[in-house]
This record gives sequence, C-alpha cells and structure tokens, in this order.
Amino acid sequence: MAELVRIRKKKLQIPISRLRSMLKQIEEKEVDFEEIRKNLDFTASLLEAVYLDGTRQCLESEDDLQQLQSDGVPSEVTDWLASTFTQRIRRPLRRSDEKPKFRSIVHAVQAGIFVERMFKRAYTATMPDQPAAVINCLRDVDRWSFDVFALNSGSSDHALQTLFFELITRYDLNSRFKIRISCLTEFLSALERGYCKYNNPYHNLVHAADVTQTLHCLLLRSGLVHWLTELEVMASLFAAAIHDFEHTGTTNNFHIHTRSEFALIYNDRSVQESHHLSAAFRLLQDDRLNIFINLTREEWMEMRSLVIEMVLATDMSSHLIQVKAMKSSLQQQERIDKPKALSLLLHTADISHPSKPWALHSRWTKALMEEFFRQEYFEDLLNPAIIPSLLEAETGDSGLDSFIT
Ligand SMILES: Nc1ncnc2c1ncn2[C@@H]1O[C@@H]2COP(=O)(O)O[C@H]2[C@H]1O
Ligand SMILES: [Zn+2]
Repeated sequence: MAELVRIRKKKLQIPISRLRSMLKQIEEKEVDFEEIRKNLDFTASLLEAVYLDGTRQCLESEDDLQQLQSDGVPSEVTDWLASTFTQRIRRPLRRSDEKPKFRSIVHAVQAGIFVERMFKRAYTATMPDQPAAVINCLRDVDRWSFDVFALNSGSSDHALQTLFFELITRYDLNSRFKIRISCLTEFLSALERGYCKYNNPYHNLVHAADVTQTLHCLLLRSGLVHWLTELEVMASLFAAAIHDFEHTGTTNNFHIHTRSEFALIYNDRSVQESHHLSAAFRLLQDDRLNIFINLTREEWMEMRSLVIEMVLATDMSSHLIQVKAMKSSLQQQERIDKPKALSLLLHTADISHPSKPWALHSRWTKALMEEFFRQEYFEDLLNPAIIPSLLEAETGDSGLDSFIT
C-alpha cells in the first residue's frame, strides 16, 4: 500500500509542478496560451491515468469477494464466507509502526548456531518420567502427520503442556530466556485450565497443541527457522500456544450479534483474538507464572508486539488481506516483513487440518461441527421468537441463566 501511494505521488509530481508554473505565469501576467494549452492537456491525461489506476485497484479488491460468489451457492453461504474471510463490514486492522525486516548478518550467524544446537538436542529433551506412549508420540514431533490426539491420550489430557515443554527444551529456549521449570509448569497448567473453561469440542488445549506443533513443523520444514532469532521462535511458539486461550466456543459474529461482554470490551474488533491475548498476557502479570520475567525490557517489548500481531492475524476476517499482501510482496520481490510472514504462518497452522492425514482431519471436522451446532443452539436460545417455547420444552422454566451454563 505504501508503495502504491509512493508511485501515485511520483506520478502526480509533474502535473502539480506544471499547474504551479501556469499559476505563476498567470500571476506574472506573462501568459503563453499555447504552452498553457499543452500543459493542461498533459495534466488532464495524467490525472485520467491516475484515476483509472485507482479504479482498477478498487475493482481488484472487489475480486476477492467475487471469488467467494458463484452460481448455485446459497446467499447465506456467500454471506457467511464474506463476513468470515473479509472485513467487509469492518475497518482494516491499523498497521502499527514499521516492523523489523529480515535479519542482519549477526542474526543469521546467531540463528545458524541456534539451529545446530537445537538439532543436537533432538529426541533427548523429553522428561525422563514421561510415559512410553508420550515418548513414542514425540518422536514424530517434526512431522506433518504428528498425532496430537495420541499425545493427548498418552499424557492424560495434557497435550499442550507436554508439547510446549518438549519444544521449548528442544530449541533450548528455557536456557536462553532463563525460564525456571517450575514457572513454566505453573504457566502451562494455568494455560490448560483456560482452554478447558468452556469445554469446547474443537477450541480446546488439543487444538492449541496441534497448532503449536504444526507451526513448529512449518518453521522447520520450510527452513524459515534459519531466519529467525531465538526471540522470534519463542514468540511464535508462545503465540501458537495461547492463540485460542479461553475461547468461548462461539464465533466473533456471534459475540457481535449477541452484544456479548467481550464484544463490548473490544468494540466488535477481533473480539475473541483480543480476548485470547489479553487473558494470556494477564497470566504473566503473576510473577509465579511469568515465564518471561528474565527478558530485558527491549526483548519483552519485541516479544509482546510480535505475539499480539500474530494472534490478531488468526482472525479469519483478515484471511484474504493477508494472502493478497503476501502474494503481492512475493510478486514484486519486496523484502518480506517478518511479523507478517510469521502471522501468515500461524494462520496457516490454524487452518491446516484439512491437509493432514484423513484420520486427523475427520476428527477435527467432527469436533468443529459439534461446536458449530452448539452455537446454533445458543443462537436459537437467544432468538426471542424461539426462547419461550424452547425453554418450556427443555427445562420447564423460562430463565436463560439456568439454561446456559
Ligand atoms: N475445515 C474447516 N472448515 C471450515 N472452517 C474451519 C475449518 N477448520 C477450521 N475452521 C475455522 O477456521 C477458524 C480458524 O481460527 P479458529 O481456530 O479460531 O477457528 C477456526 C474454525 O472456526
Ligand atoms: Zn485456532
């Protein structure tokens, strides 16, 4: 966008200076009509070109919406797609300050040493007291086909703790950031409790573990990990682990339309994502849970900013914008903005299950369908036309509170 503005400004410089020169001629009463005619002609054609260019840009962004529409697709579906994958009714996220770009030579050298150290630790980081089933599962932690459900059963419903612990140890981030094991354990227990708060079939600690492992796999297999500092790897894993913390099992649109407490707090903007971030960072306010207590102020600021950007980008309504921005950066061979690349990677991991082996994908799909159906049930409950009859049929009373627990 900044590039477009720059090109447009440059294009307009010549006609602006010609207009100024004509004004000067008129002011000085030294009018050369032929020159003025030529200058006006030139200025008009340039303005027309800029106008057409602007119109084309607008039409191109409309294309994204049109891609979602096709004959035979019910309007409810296209509406849902548009409200889920675009920000049609919302203002685009405001870009924060210029973000750091890809690394300097010093960072590259540091990263090389870091990755080498990580590979030396592979498969040795598992806690000695872990059950054999867990150790077995973790052997596949670098694979796309990693079975997070098996890890969850093997670890007695502690997939997130187990996986995060394993990855942090493997990348040696606990040493780098002086994270005490007891603090990490306390933090991870609190994190898991938050994921259990609403008893969601899909948005639970297994999903968080899945997304964290998938992000690790993407970083490793794409080689991107070589381009990241330890702080960026830490931020990425942390962002993945917290990205759906205390998810209510309902969508942002549900919050907005029911005028929920969260929608009111976050002014209808990325309602859930804002809450996941806020609630997870709130955990760190307690020193006993603050795994980043030993970071310098600068490290903390960088970490927090990156995590916020990444988690906000998991809002599905920024999907098309993100994909389009990355495509255009790649086409124009621009330098890739690191936080943008990491955000897209986290978003990719978040919606990756359809590309996983069938057994995993079908299990995720069933869980998600179940969650969507529950939401529909709540929607019916909140529909004034349905509430009385439904409540009488189900509970015999007419109080909503006793129903939604
Ligand atoms: N296979 C799928 N089909 C439709 N929606 C999906 C699918 N997988 C994930 N999602 C949605 O994509 C969202 C990505 O962010 P969340 O994990 O918060 O919630 C996820 C689901 O609501
Ligand atoms: Zn998610």
